[in-house]
Amino acid sequence: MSAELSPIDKAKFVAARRAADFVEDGMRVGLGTGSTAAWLVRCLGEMVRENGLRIRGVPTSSRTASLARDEGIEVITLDEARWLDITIDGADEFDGALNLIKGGGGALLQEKIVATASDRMVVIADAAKEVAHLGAFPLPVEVVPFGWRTTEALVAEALESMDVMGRETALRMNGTEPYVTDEGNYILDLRLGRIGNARQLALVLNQMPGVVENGLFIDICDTVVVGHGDGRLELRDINAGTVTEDRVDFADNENLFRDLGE
Ligand SMILES: O=C(CO)[C@H](O)[C@H](O)COP(=O)(O)O
Repeated sequence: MSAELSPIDKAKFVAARRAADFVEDGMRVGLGTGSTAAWLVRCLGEMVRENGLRIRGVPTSSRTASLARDEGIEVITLDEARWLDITIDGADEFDGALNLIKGGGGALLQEKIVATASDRMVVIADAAKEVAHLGAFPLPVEVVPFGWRTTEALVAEALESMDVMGRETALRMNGTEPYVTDEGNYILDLRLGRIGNARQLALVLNQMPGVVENGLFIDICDTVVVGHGDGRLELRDINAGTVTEDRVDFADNENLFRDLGE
């Protein structure tokens, strides 16, 4: 059955399957958004249904909330949980220091709030997400709709003095309308090519009126699980400074591929 998955989907599954093992009975778990995080939610759902795992999940988007409920995972709000044991989420890019670009799926604001409120943040990613320098993936910046053109102009002006390769900005669209986040905001995608100083850029962006949050996750991620299409994976832990190799056996997980049409 696993032959139906593309190599990239297999790699995402491998990372998600291994990261699910970090989740223990009784934990409050931040549930990320995106296709890799969806695998994680399916893995956890199976552990809930088949192994009696008791967890409470805090989803980072309405999409993830709906999938988690469908999978039989108890869903609570961050205000109910207050603090989380672990958050597991995907990423658009990660570098050697485990700094990230997130928000390709438009959920960066809730994702950053949830990850920051967690003892541990684990990123699950296929190997193609690893970069030497952040910035090839357009950096999402969530802005309030009021005066967004002015905010975009301010962002563009600020980029002039930043160490970046490109400076193009674009309002994310959903067909002919602006894309609207779960919090009712818009997203500007910044095509920067290469970000010289991600920490500085994140601070500058967040100081601007109209900017709600940016997709740079600096010093938030503790562990990245990098999956490969052949079942191999690496666990990179920034605190321990370790890289551990492991693998996931597809034959042990065939039941998880049943609902591929989703
Ligand atoms: O940040 C995100 C959503 O806002 C996602 O984690 C990111 O876009 C990766 O998505 P995928 O797992 O589908 O590649």
